[in-house]
Amino acid sequence: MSQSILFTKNISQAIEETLSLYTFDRLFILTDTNTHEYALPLLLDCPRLADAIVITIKANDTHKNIEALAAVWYELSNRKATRKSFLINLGGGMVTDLGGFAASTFKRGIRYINVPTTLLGAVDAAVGGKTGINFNGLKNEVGVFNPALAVIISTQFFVTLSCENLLSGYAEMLKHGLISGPAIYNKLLTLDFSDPDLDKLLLLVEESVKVKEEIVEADPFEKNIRKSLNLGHTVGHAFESLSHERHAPVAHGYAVAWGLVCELLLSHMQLKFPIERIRQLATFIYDNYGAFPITCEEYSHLYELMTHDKKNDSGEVNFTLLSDVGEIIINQTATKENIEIALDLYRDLFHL
Ligand SMILES: NC(=O)c1ccc[n+]([C@@H]2O[C@H](COP(=O)([O-])OP(=O)(O)OC[C@H]3O[C@@H](n4cnc5c(N)ncnc54)[C@H](O)[C@@H]3O)[C@@H](O)[C@H]2O)c1
Ligand SMILES: O=C(O)C(=O)C[C@@H](O)[C@H](O)[C@H](O)COP(=O)(O)O
Ligand SMILES: [Zn+2]
Repeated sequence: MSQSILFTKNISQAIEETLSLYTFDRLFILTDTNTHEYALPLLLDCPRLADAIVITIKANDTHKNIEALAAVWYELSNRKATRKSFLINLGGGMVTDLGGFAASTFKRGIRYINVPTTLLGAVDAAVGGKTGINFNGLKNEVGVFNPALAVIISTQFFVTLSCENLLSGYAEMLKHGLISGPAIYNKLLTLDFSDPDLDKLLLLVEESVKVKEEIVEADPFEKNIRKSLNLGHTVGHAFESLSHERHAPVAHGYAVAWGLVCELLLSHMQLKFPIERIRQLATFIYDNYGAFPITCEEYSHLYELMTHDKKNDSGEVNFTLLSDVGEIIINQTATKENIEIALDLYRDLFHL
């Protein structure tokens, strides 16, 4: 999978240089309502964007859906996009997932690049070629693997990000730390979110992207080791879908943070992952992210949601688990009973 990843302190220059590598007849920029307001102005001095056609969709994951996707297809079609046209996805993971899927399917595929504007987008969503939309109440139920030609990462965009969005991205960085090993993971636990050191954060971002890049390079289509990038997501996506059903959606990274704790509890039960490490992470997550409230009456529904996880086969729920920090064991099934015990333990740890 060839995908160039560029870190820059000058986003306009990086976009100019990247676009100079390609020829296209029409250039489109996809934003959501927030990135239109906060991120697009940072690109206004790019001469190559002067004639770009901006398409704007509603913000947030509730709009990562078939209606917003169709709206993008209509715009591309009505504005006469051809196979020689080019799309820039300017936004967080919602925009890069949906825009990547729109580009991959419009006229069977046009070229696109990602310019992530959230921490989560930079360290995870914009990188690695998973695109798609939510469908039928399930996360990323429809999509394709098709990487952006290039990903341009600039922390200039993070200035307008809320603390909630920084924390959401940080959860995916914690996941990268957990799968890579103590050297990165221990550093991540030392960042103080009441007064974050932004230089330190940038170094951690670069390390985090590298963790993802190397895994995707080794297994772009998630046949083996890429399943490690899904740590925390079997439970996390079930929490996220439940939050949408409740009409109180939680940010993806928050759901992943709580999912990580649940899946490490399963890891403890099935693979002896050290309990002290779980207490340490649960404290960090409780202090910074709070708790996702669940009751035991919701366990069966959460389990049903997990039966749709894309790692599953043969009717069993498939997890990526760890035997220790950095010790990944993929293709671990768990019984409904064990999953429910892990959820009980999660509620204990989070005072629910
Ligand atoms: N493809 C992948 O590999 C992958 C990986 C992780 C997550 N995801 C997906 O990514 C999505 C989550 O991404 P996200 O956390 O970036 O959410 P998001 O794109 O919804 O952005 C979060 C919020 O921040 C706003 N925003 C974006 N950039 C901003 C900026 N610079 N300043 C101010 N506000 C800004 C957005 O409009 C939105 O309201 C989920 O759909 C998740 O499933 C995909
Ligand atoms: O890149 C991957 O592989 C991941 O699993 C990264 C996840 O953080 C991301 O949320 C991804 O979209 C989840 O994919 P899914 O296949 O479980 O829908
Ligand atoms: Zn994720």
